[in-house]
Amino acid sequence: MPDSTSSDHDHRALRLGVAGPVGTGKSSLIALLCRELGGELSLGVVTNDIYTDEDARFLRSAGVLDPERIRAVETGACPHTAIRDDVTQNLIAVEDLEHDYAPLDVVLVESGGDNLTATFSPALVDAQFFVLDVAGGGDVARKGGPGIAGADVLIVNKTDLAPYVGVDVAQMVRDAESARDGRPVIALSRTDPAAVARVRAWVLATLAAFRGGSHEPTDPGPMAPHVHADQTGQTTAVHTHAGGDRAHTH
Ligand SMILES: Nc1nc2c(ncn2[C@@H]2O[C@H](COP(=O)(O)OP(=O)(O)OP(=O)(O)O)[C@@H](O)[C@H]2O)c(=O)[nH]1
Repeated sequence: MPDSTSSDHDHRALRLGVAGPVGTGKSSLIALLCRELGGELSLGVVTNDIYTDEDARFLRSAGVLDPERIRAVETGACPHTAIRDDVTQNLIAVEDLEHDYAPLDVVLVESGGDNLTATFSPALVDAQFFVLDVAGGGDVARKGGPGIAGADVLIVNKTDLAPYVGVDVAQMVRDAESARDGRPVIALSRTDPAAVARVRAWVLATLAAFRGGSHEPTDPGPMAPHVHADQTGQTTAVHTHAGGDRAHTH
C-alpha cells in the first residue's frame, strides 16, 4: 500500500485514477492530460485491460507521451478487482514507472472500462476521476453509484455530442452535482478549451495540495453488486470484494 505521509510525497508521483463505463472517453481524457501537462510535468500512464493492451497501444499511437512511459496491466478478468481489491499488479506498474523515470510528477491509471460500479482503492490512487458521457443518456448522472457520488471529480464528457443525442448538459450537470455533496463536476469536450483548462487546473491544484501534504485521499466506497460472464459466457465464481459487504458473481 502506498504510504501517504508527506515525506513519501517528496519521492513518489501523485497517482490519479480514471474510471467510468466503457467508451466514455477515459483514454481520450488521459491523452488530453498528457498533451496539456506533458510539457511542464513528468508523466506516466498505467492502463488496465482484461485481455489486451489495447488502451496502452491507443495511447502510445496518440503520440502524446514517450511510449515507454505507458505501461499496460492485463487483468485477466474482473478489471475492478485489479483497481480495488488486489491492486498489486497496478502498484508494481506504478512503482516501476516511478523508479524508471524518477522523479515523476503524476501517474495516470486508467481502469479497465467497466460499468457504473467500479472505483479505485485509495491504496492505489490518491484521487480519481469518474467519466460519464452525454451519449450514455442524460439520466445516467441520476443513477448514482460510488463513482458518480464519490469520485474526486465527475467528468460529463463529449458535450459536443449533446445536440445530436438530445441531452441537456446543464441539467445533467445539475443532477450530478446534487448526487455529489459539493464535489466538482466538469462538463468536458476535448474541443472546448475552457473545459479542458478546468480539468488541467484541477490536476495542478491537486498536485500542489498533494505535495504540500494537505491532500487526503478519499474512498468513493465499494462497488455495488453485479454479475460478470467469462469469455464463454459462463459465470465462474462468486466472491466478496474486500471493503465491501456484498458478494457478486464472476
Ligand atoms: N465527440 C467526442 N468524442 C469523444 C470525446 N472524447 C472521446 N471521444 C470518443 O469516444 C470514443 C471512446 O473514447 P475512449 O477514450 O476510447 O473511451 P474509453 O472510455 O477509454 O473506452 P474503453 O477503454 O473501451 O472503456 C472514441 O471514439 C473517442 O474518439 C469528446 O470529447 N467528444
